[in-house]
Amino acid sequence: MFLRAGPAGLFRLRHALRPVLVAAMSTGTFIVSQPLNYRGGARVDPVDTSGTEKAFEPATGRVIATFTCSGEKEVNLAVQDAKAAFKIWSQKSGMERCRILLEAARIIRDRKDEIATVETINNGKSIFEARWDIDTSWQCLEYYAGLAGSMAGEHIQLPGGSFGYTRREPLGVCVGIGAWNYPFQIVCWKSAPALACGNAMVFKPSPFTPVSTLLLAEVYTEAGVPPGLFNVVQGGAATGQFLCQHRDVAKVSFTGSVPTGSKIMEMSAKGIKPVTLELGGKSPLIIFSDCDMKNAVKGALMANFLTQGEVCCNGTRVFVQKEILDQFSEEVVKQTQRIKIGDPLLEDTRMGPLINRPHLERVLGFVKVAKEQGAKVLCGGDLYVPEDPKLKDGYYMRPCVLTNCRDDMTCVKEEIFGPVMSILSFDTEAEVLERANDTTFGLAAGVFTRDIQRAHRVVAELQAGMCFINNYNVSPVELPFGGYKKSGFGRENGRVTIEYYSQLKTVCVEMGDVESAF
Ligand SMILES: NC(=O)c1ccc[n+]([C@@H]2O[C@H](COP(=O)([O-])OP(=O)(O)OC[C@H]3O[C@@H](n4cnc5c(N)ncnc54)[C@H](O)[C@@H]3O)[C@@H](O)[C@H]2O)c1
Ligand SMILES: O=CCc1c[nH]c2ccc(O)cc12
Repeated sequence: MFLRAGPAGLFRLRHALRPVLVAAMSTGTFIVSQPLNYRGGARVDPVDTSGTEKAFEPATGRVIATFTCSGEKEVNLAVQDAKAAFKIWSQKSGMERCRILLEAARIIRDRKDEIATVETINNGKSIFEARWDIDTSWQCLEYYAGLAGSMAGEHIQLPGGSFGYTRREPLGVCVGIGAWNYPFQIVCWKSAPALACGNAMVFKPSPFTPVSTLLLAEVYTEAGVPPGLFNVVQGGAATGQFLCQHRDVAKVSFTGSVPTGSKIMEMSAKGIKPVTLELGGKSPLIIFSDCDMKNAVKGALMANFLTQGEVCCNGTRVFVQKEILDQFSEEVVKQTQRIKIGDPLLEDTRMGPLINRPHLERVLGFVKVAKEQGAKVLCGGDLYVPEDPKLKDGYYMRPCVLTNCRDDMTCVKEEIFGPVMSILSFDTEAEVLERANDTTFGLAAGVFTRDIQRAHRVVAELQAGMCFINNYNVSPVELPFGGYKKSGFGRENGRVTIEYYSQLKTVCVEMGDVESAF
């Protein structure tokens, strides 16, 4: 990648230079000047356009890249290249694919600091968290590399020596469309199982975070995937539509909002394409009075304030049993006020800026409406301007804790996707279950209690695809992740995802004569 770091000018990022360069990449210096599409194993400029976009550094409000959104011709070329590479890749054995994916995982591990730095600059999350994200990413590649070698069908004995067998085959060219909150992880969560199963992929990142996906494309090439197997097209809705409607695309995996997910499903329905939808949420976190208070408070912060609260599975409706409401709220506020906000590349920062100005204003608007509807702000919920002058145009706010919340308030019903926790009180288990499930979303849920029977009884009743007991927002790649209800369907991570990127062929073998009805 070409990037400009400070007054020293233009650098070409090479292995030997990387540690030096990572140190030189401070907030306010990074510029991307290489093409952001990737096709045929190299960065390319698109051959046509559906508009242009700017990508920002949320910490400073600076433009870090101006890029062309791909038009229909460019999308066609990317799919064509993927189709050609699929022919080669799908013929490889599982173990051959495994070795290449393991090599890609190793490269990501080696380049962790550099990738995390780029992620922080383009997304705004703290470098501390971005390093966790990159660890999850290489672990995802390792996990699916391991599964690639063990994919197999079944042999089924039939009468008279005849038999059948099944083959687990790839789908072909898969499309991945990503959101901006976990740019590098999302592309790994989609591409690793897709490639492990023998598919090719064309990926479109969010136009807000176009940069880090290119690093993964380069890693795959360096690791030895055939040119064209993993391609990147940049753009917004128009580019996404060209991809979803393409006749040679076999599957679409989408991460984003419910309204866009619904459009993706419609387009996929027209082409009878299988689709995975990872959509939004408004998840409940239930704190019973018998919980370990210290862990419950830590859990509530983990459930609300990672990545500036821009996390789909956040437990933003925090139901607290009446007896401990005051103690819990007081402790949560104390811990929330200690969160260090500021330059996301500094080691001790724990909350960076939100993704962009309109989103920041939208989140602050939710806090305003919450107050108008009777919620009480216990802390935060206002703009934050860091002292460092280079950060004055960044998109910072103080993390917010709201109390006196009711189930009918906007802040309790709608996904805010920002650092805003709503505290609600409850009396009984039956009551809280009914209220927790009273939502059209169903992505995640959590419960804190020392009563083991209650913990399992409660999660069995919760209508959510990802449930946590005595923790929140941990995401090991071994565990399937995905939603109930309007939060989507299909799963990412875990063994089951192999089924979403492959199809089963049944072969029936006759060993005797044909018994004809005619
Ligand atoms: N469940 C999950 O795993 C998960 C993870 C991260 C984010 N999310 C959700 O994503 C949302 C935030 O992300 P966002 O603002 O990027 O969502 P979004 O729906 O606006 O955009 C997501 C992606 O879809 C593309 N897109 C937009 N319109 C399209 C169209 N008509 N056809 C094809 N592609 C189109 C966008 O360019 C982007 O790449 C939140 O609701 C959040 O909960 C869900
Ligand atoms: O915002 C997304 C949160 C998330 C956490 N773990 C996973 C795993 C797979 C996903 O698609 C999303 C997530």
